[in-house]
Amino acid sequence: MLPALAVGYRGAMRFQKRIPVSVIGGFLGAGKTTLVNHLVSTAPYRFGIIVNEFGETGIDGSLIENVDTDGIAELSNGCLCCVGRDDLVSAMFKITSRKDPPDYLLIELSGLADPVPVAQTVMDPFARTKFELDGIIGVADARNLEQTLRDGPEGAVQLAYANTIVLNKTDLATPEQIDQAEQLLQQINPLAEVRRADHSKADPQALLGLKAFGLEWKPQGYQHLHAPNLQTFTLTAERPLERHKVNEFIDSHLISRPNAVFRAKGFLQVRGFKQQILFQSVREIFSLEQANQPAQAPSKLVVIGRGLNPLEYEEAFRATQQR
Ligand SMILES: Nc1nc2c(ncn2[C@@H]2O[C@H](COP(=O)(O)OP(=O)(O)OP(=O)(O)O)[C@@H](O)[C@H]2O)c(=O)[nH]1
Repeated sequence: MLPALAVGYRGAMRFQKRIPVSVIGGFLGAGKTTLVNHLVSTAPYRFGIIVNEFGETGIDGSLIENVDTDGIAELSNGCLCCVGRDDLVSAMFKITSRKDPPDYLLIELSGLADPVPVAQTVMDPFARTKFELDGIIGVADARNLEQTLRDGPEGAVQLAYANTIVLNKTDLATPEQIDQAEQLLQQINPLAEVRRADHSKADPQALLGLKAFGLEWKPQGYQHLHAPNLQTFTLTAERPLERHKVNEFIDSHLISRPNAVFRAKGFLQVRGFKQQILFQSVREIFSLEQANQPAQAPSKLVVIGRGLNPLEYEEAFRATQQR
């Protein structure tokens, strides 16, 4: 039988180098998109990026810099670990069939997805004709890791099979939190190499091109777990938002509820600003910055959390609009 990496071509047979694929997982807001941007700007590859989001509104695709839109595929509305494995394989083939194809693929998972089924999809016999799983990279938030693990077992599964873990946001964590996070990672995944970082600035050579998984990799003791009871909804508003009311909304409905609102992100059209405002929050930490796109309606804000009343949020968000 022909080896999997040999392909026939006009009667002749040629050998094709398989495209390495790294799967990037980690809990909501840990710094996965930040890592993708860091790798794109520092590693010597032409990247194709597949972004998976839990919410129905894709935001992450527009946050990826320096890769043209043909090199990015967005698979929104569900976690790749549970749905859309065919979608993933088609996106992988499509993105690498373009005229100027990438030589490395990064798959950024939703902040709730389990990386293992995705890694197994990359290793299935069909995908293997063109791709090879290079590694699973976990991103962990040094400040919030303990709380994330306390909230449910899914956070641990996201890191348990990684070959390298970027222990991120060390700038927001105390030295004790960082040490404690390292100890927790050691318990969850003693085999992973842990790299401390802020803004996901880990050495690309420690993350990519490692060939960390053999062809016959089978995760031991693995059980697919998915974050239960988490909700996501998108808030929209057609008219420009009033700045002071948005500030009040952020305070009352997002950052003051860190154990209910895990993550929020979106583009806002705020009165007085010509550009869209990118809002991001991870529990009680948030940022507001002017994005490159001109302000346009509607404002969209994706909220992910637990035990929330979407109607209350819709009403409160609409009330931030200019009268
Ligand atoms: N202070 C600080 N902020 C960070 C760091 N890394 C990322 N951030 C910020 O944290 C927020 C979330 O970062 P992302 O890279 O979008 O996180 P993510 O894991 O892709 O998020 P999801 O896809 O929603 O799960 C953004 O506002 C980032 O700018 C860090 O090391 N320090």
